[in-house]
Amino acid sequence: MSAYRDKDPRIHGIQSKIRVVPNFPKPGIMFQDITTLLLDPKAFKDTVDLFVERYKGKNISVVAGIEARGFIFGPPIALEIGAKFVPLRKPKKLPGRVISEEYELEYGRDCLEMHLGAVEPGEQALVVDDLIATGGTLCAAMKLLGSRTVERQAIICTSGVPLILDQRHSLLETVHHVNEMYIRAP
Ligand SMILES: O=P(O)(O)OC[C@H]1O[C@H](OP(=O)(O)OP(=O)(O)O)[C@H](O)[C@@H]1O
Ligand SMILES: Nc1ncnc2[nH]cnc12
Repeated sequence: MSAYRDKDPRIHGIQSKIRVVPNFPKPGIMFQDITTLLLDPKAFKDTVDLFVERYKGKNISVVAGIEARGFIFGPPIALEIGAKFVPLRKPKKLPGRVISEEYELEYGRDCLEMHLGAVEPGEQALVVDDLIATGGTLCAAMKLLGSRTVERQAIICTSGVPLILDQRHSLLETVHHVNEMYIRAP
């Protein structure tokens, strides 16, 4: 857990821009909406900068972004730290040969796919997404990367309901060597 989550003065500004929408898309879901953060260039840049500062110079060669919101935060981080960007996409979107991983969501089931050959054995990867709810999506991403024998993995969540280490997804087991950092909506 990041120590500077509470200390960095930029965190409060970022948090204040995440809109919480009750009962979307289903009753009982507190939807953490990062589109309001994107409307504020300073808060958006601060978000990217926080993660760039944390991960620059750490020998990370792959930033893997989870569709769809990892495609917003992942590319600027990848460019700044000098890594390639690898999209982890929803099914049947990637044209080449893929590996797939199914997972459960807070409101349904889904699947992530990655192009074969996008990462090489021994590369160090950073997984980028906006939020962890049950952890199912993140675990699927980690499994996709893990199966290509990526050496080190990390998580970024730019917003997040509290991290739930849910045994269903064996999150602890899957990502025991993860650095995670997340910023909660107010
Ligand atoms: O921890 P989990 O329970 O797996 O949920 C987290 C995931 O849910 C959201 O994406 P969503 O699946 O809603 O897809 P979208 O960004 O394409 O709308 C969010 O951006 C994460 O990827
Ligand atoms: N509470 C939530 N807010 C935004 N995206 C989500 N995806 C799954 N749960 C979510």
